[in-house]
Amino acid sequence: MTLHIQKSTIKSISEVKITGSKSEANRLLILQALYPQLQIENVSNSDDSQLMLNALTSSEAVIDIHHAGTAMRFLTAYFSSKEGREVVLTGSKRMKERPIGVLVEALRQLGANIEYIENEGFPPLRIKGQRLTKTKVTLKANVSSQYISALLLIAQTLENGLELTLDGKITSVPYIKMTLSLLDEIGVANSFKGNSITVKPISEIKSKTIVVESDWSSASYFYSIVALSNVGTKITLSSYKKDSLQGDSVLADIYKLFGVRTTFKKNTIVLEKSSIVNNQTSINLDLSNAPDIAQTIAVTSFGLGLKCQLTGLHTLKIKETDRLEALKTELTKLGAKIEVTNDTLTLYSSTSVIDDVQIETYNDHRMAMAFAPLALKTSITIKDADVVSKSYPDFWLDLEQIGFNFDKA
Ligand SMILES: O=C(O)C1=C[C@@H](OP(=O)(O)O)[C@@H](O)[C@H](O)C1
Ligand SMILES: C=C(OP(=O)(O)O)C(=O)O
Repeated sequence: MTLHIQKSTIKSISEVKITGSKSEANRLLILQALYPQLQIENVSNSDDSQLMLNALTSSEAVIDIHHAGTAMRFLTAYFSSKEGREVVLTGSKRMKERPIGVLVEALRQLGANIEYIENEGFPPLRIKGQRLTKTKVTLKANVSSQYISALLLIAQTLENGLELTLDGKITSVPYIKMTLSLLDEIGVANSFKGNSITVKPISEIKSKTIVVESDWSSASYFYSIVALSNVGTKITLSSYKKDSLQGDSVLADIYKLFGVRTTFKKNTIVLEKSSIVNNQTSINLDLSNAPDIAQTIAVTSFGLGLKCQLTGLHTLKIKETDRLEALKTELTKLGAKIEVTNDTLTLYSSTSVIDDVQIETYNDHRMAMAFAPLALKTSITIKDADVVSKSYPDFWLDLEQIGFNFDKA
């Protein structure tokens, strides 16, 4: 579906209920498969969580997880430890280009039987589930934190638990902490000190219900919308909490730079455009702890005509698309002056946005959602707009509800 968004003005006050965090949900679904007495509420309705659930309940020999990175990584560890089960784990064309060698190597150190079916280091994988007998693993920590979370999610099922040594600068740290916090919640003892993580074994857990907080990465698009709106515009989002497990909750601080104030009220956050941003302001951020909001921040900066320098972006090249190249190509079409390296993005301040540009989304939900808020400045067309379902299937409905105007092409 190609979506043409007319130049829109949103309601001055609106409310949106956002689906559960896909990161929390995909961890909890693995834990629930291991401990069925675990109940989960507010599970994400994202494709990635649906794919995870289907994979965990499937008895098929071949499981296709499409574009879902966490599902690919977490299920590789899960099936490796499922004694007697043999599966082929595969995914989309892009998934076959997203590296998994660091995780496969770590699981092999624990005793797993995994073979590459096409290219060494990449999905698809043939996994023959085994009792994993070893306890200690060293792995590279600077490529993707998902490899570490994948190991941690099965760690407490291993006879002697797990001792991980992380090599190199640890990336996307809040996602590792999220995994450990969820293990805490089900009663698994663990510690994370310096470059070492220890998880103690456990055989059973008590019955427990965990409520998934709504997705902060999805909230980022509303932060951008409020930032690009008139002073006084308010959007209330639910259900959120102050002590979030999600690293992307740093948005509440970051968007102060764009004149957006966040107020926590009961289980909601109220975003309010409280001040005009001086166009001399320059946004300088290291996003190695919050890579998924890089696209949103780059586009907000562009929409406000601000200079922006983002660092710590090395993981963006191996996500749903090469997000650095995609941002450069699409922002350039809109009139931006932008430079990218392997791990940085520099956007120079600009004064205008070119009208009626068609944005390519490269099978990346976050390209579609990050560019949509620019409709507050100019009309814009989003190609393959249904990609949003990877994390946020109701995105366009929610935008319509707050006042965006669409012509479906
Ligand atoms: O563990 C998770 O739920 C995630 C970890 C991050 O990946 P990297 O660790 O590869 O940066 C993030 O980008 C992804 O959307 C979700
Ligand atoms: C990178 C992402 O997801 P994944 O790695 O799980 O495909 C994302 O949602 O931005």
